[in-house]
Amino acid sequence: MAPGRAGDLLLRALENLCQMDFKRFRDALAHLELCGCSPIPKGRLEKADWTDTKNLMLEFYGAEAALDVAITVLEHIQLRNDAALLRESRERGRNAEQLPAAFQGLCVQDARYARLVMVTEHRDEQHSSIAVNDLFKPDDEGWSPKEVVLLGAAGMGKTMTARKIMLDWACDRMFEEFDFVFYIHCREGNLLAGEASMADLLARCCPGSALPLDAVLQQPEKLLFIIDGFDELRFSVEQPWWELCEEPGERRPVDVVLASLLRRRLLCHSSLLITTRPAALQSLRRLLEHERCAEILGFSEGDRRDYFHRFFGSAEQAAAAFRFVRGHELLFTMCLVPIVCWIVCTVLRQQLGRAGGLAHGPRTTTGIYVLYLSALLCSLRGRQRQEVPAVLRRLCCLAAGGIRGHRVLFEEKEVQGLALGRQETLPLLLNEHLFQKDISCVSSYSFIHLSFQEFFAALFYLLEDEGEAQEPPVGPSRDVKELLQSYSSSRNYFILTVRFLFGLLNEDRRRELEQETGCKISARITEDLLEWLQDSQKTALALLLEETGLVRDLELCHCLYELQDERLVVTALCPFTGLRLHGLNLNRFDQVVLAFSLRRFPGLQVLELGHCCFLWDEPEDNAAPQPSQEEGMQSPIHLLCQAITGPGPSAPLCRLDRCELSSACGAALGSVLGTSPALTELSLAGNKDLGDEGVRLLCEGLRSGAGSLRELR
Ligand SMILES: Nc1ncnc2c1ncn2[C@@H]1O[C@H](COP(=O)(O)OP(=O)(O)OP(=O)(O)O)[C@@H](O)[C@H]1O
Repeated sequence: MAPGRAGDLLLRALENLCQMDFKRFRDALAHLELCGCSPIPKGRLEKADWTDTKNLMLEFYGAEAALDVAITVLEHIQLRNDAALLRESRERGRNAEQLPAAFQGLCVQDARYARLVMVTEHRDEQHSSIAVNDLFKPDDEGWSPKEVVLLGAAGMGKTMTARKIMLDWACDRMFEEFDFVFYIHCREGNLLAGEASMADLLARCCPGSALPLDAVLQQPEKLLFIIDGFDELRFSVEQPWWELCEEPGERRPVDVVLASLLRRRLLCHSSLLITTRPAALQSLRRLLEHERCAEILGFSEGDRRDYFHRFFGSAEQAAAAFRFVRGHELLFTMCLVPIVCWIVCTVLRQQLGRAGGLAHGPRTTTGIYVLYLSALLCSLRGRQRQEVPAVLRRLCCLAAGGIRGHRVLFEEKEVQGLALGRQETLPLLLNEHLFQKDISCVSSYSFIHLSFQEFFAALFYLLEDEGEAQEPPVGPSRDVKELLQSYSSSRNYFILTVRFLFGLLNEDRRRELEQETGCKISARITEDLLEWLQDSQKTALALLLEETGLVRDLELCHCLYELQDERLVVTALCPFTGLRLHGLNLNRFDQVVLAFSLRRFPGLQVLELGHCCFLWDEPEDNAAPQPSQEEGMQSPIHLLCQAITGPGPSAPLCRLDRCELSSACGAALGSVLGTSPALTELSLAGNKDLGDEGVRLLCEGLRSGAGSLRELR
């Protein structure tokens, strides 16, 4: 069995053990000679968590023997049920390796799949973590959802998870309650022009196999549709109710058929799992009546370590790469986003063995993508190298044209028209897909990940024509105002494009890119971007409430963080007097980004973070090098506390109502309140978890300092 899959099974078995049994398990590993293998040295197991133990077992025994040893140990310590479960899942895993060809591709990804942190909201408005296989399970009150929304920012792992579900279902590892699961990628629906029936679409979901259509349609409650990338749909699904269809055999335009499924007119007893980026959540919610929403929040620290091991295979290389990233706190934080982890590992694999490794750890998402592009270009020589400016320009043109037209799949003729075929210099940025259109198969292309299209689209607006020998390709207008306007009036499609625009304004990023690509890159769009950013908060609601001085969108802070230019950030924030966010799950990177803006907010009077959850990992015991003071981690709201009391401006009024703050947060707040000269009013209503201990620590901090707090609620 492949090491990744064996590791997966091992990890799952270990995670099922309670603390006491896990200790007994490690103890047995350190003392017994099992299946003819020597014990693992006690010192290495002493502080090992689940992931470390799994990795040690793989390192010492290899994949197959590690599973043998685990089963023997479980039996030895009288956990026969766990041993049997592991034996069974190993058997199923072996069967999976003999799955039909359609699933084999998924198996490759499966070996690399690392666990993701996922949370859902309860009726009491508290968040709790949820596992993928519990997504359709009943809640405490017995309610089982028929519609589940899987929410996640760009590159957070929605598609990966959707595919993992498909595979696990096919291997009988989850969702046994469904007899058939269909995967529909919204981007493909965009290419399916013309008419089709639901039955046609189902058949297309299972190419190469004869689908027993009658059996499928007989029990719709046994069907699950995974609709991936709702935010990528180009057409509206808000057609009038009477235009929707009810019968699976009815031939209608494809958008009507998909809309009918989503709006529960067609196969209304089936279950839906819909993935989307947050920007399209509101419009999705308008379609659904009673959905469960789960949000993917990325990799925890342990998951990141596990990802590195899966990616590199070799424990030694994984450890070296992980050490490097762990030593750059911001880079490590950004790695909570899986696509960032993938880029970083891909680049590091190329660099390993070369003297020096990475020169520096990038601090922004734009920096990560520039790093990837640089690494790619680094391997080009001779003519290929000379062609880079022209090819890059064409690639950017393709990307930007797609973003303007809400397209992520490009037809062959379009790509070839830009002379960006397979033999071109940057093939590693485009994927080719075979795609069934009517009765024939056509080729289509997409960027290796949507976020790369967004990156190159942003670059399109900064590239200068100067110095190009060939005619620039005909493409969309270079006027960034048009892009920003359509972005604001759409459902904030392709949100990363705008974030990258800000990131590319940064002088260092531009210089790096100029050096690497030989293209001239200019910041002539700076004024337009800043003006747009300030206007972006004047939403209809803000105008109605006459609160246009408030920043209400975390995305604005993300844009400013990418910019990393002190003067421009302060200028951009100048007209604002406060920041109000509501109902967000703030991961560690969001918190870094938020703190960055708060520290540079000249007129900050009000800071309101109602019903926001501050996600936080307990630091690992063996976390190598000490985090620097600026980025150290001591409590979930540590970064926020630093920002509101640091050398920058502070908010006189701070409201953190219903933020699920713990007693550790009480202590952290207490310590800063005692010293904060500007904070005069603090509201902590509805933070039940603060508890008596939290309140005591808060008051203790307050008494000990010389802050100017007048009111505490
Ligand atoms: N659980 C995971 N384990 C390992 N790698 C992952 C995982 N999730 C995501 N990745 C990596 O991150 C990349 C991006 O993930 P994915 O395409 O699933 O993101 P997404 O949330 O669908 O993004 P977008 O909204 O931009 O389409 C994957 O191609 C893969 O390399």
